[in-house]
Amino acid sequence: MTIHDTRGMDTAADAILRIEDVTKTYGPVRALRGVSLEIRRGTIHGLLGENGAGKSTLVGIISGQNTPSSGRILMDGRPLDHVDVKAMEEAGVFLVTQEPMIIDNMTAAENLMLGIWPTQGGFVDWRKLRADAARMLAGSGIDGAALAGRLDAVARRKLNILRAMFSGGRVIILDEPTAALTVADRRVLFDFMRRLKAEGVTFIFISHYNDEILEICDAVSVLRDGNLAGGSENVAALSSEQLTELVLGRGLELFQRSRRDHAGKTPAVRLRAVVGTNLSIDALDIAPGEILGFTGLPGAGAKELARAIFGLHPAGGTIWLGGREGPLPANPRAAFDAGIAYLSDDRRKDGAVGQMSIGDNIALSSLPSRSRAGFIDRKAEASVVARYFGAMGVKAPSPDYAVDTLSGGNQQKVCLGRVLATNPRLLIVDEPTRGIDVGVKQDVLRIIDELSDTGVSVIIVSTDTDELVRAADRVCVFDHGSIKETLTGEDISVERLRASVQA
Ligand SMILES: Nc1ncnc2c1ncn2[C@@H]1O[C@H](COP(=O)(O)OP(=O)(O)OP(=O)(O)O)[C@@H](O)[C@H]1O
Repeated sequence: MTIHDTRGMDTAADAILRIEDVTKTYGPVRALRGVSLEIRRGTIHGLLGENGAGKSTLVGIISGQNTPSSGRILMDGRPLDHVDVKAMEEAGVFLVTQEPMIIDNMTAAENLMLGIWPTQGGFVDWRKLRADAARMLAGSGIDGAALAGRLDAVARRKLNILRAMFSGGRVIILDEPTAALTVADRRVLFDFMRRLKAEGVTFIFISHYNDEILEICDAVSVLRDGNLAGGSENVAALSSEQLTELVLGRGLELFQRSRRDHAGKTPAVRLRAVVGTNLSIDALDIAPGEILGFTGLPGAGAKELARAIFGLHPAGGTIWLGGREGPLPANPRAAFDAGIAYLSDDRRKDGAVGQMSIGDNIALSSLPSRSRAGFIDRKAEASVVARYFGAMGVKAPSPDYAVDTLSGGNQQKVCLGRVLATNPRLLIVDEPTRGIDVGVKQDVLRIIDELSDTGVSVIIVSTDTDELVRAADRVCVFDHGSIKETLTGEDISVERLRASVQA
């Protein structure tokens, strides 16, 4: 494989979109450095790179949300003299973000027509519009009359793609569109993309998962430190290892925990009679130093139990932890005081505080434990910050930088560092490596592994089966609020887990 593999590429003429020598600087940060690439018409083009490599910045520019510091964009061979969201949408380029912009109390068909409603006075052929909307929804499996609030995650994502197309989209940008989708939903979304591709739609697809890239992309471009580091027009010829090497510029040793058998040990955590909304668990023990995986379909109980233990999901029942037995924590404060730390999968809601520095964010949650005697131990704080800033490989010039200047994946690393810095007895992490690149994912799994060696019990809530196989000693598969199967040892495999979750 060559770094710029152009096999299968016809001529520059079939490029629907061309980016020429695009640079973007934020003060001293050079997010993009003279990037040039072409997207061929009717292909699915993967955009890859480590956290902070410049992917979001680039798609921000392509979709008109960010202005480039220099460089130009060409659509159908013609340079665009003005690049903002309106101009790019008129040219047919739409960014579909992770949060679906859908109005719940309107029907699917009405949502489809949202951007097209006249804001003032203009004439619109509503009948034709409605008929077009119905036709477009016909092959999608979405009922146009259904309230959008009733649609599941994959239908909402499809609806957003359709809406972009309905508004004239020819190049649709999807930024990590499979986040929070089940394996089955992912398949449905990919089939849908293939169908639209056959109709001539072009996709730009951002993902950190090699299996997704290899399955769905025709071509890839790789960014590294704001430079175009390489790419291929023939993804089918690549292996997962080659893809990783292209992204990281080096080979990668994938982490694998040497699983421990904790049977017969005195538990560090005992849960009894946990009953709440969609939740009913008779008994669950966790050993000191054990890494326990929770998985299942959405709503099956994995996330609910984790949140109940941290006082975020109302439930009755008892917990025995640190030699004390009591009711499940009523709120996160009580959970924290009992020595429980929790990383939410909803970074936007429970995540980092954007305007504060990286260092202050890391120190935030552990502040109470370092200020108990009435003063804040600044030296301890500085060492905690330095440790986790370094260990997590946060990509920023220093911990003094504001969190909202970081890329999404780097914000996630800060959140994780903050939780780890609290020195918990029981650590609960929900989708700890979502949005994190393949290299850092190994580091995160390694850090959790090392933490467990100090006796901390860990619960990993995850839909990423690969992550569970690499990190967990035991995996509980949830169904209808209960644990339907518990896997240990060699039984923890991607195939077994997928089969058990879907069964
Ligand atoms: N508003 C901003 N101010 C300062 N720096 C910024 C700003 N936005 C982005 N950056 C920097 O630009 C670089 C590229 O970030 P970008 O979000 O494009 O990365 P990414 O490849 O999308 O990463 P991820 O996989 O983590 O989402 C990073 O170093 C980031 O810190």
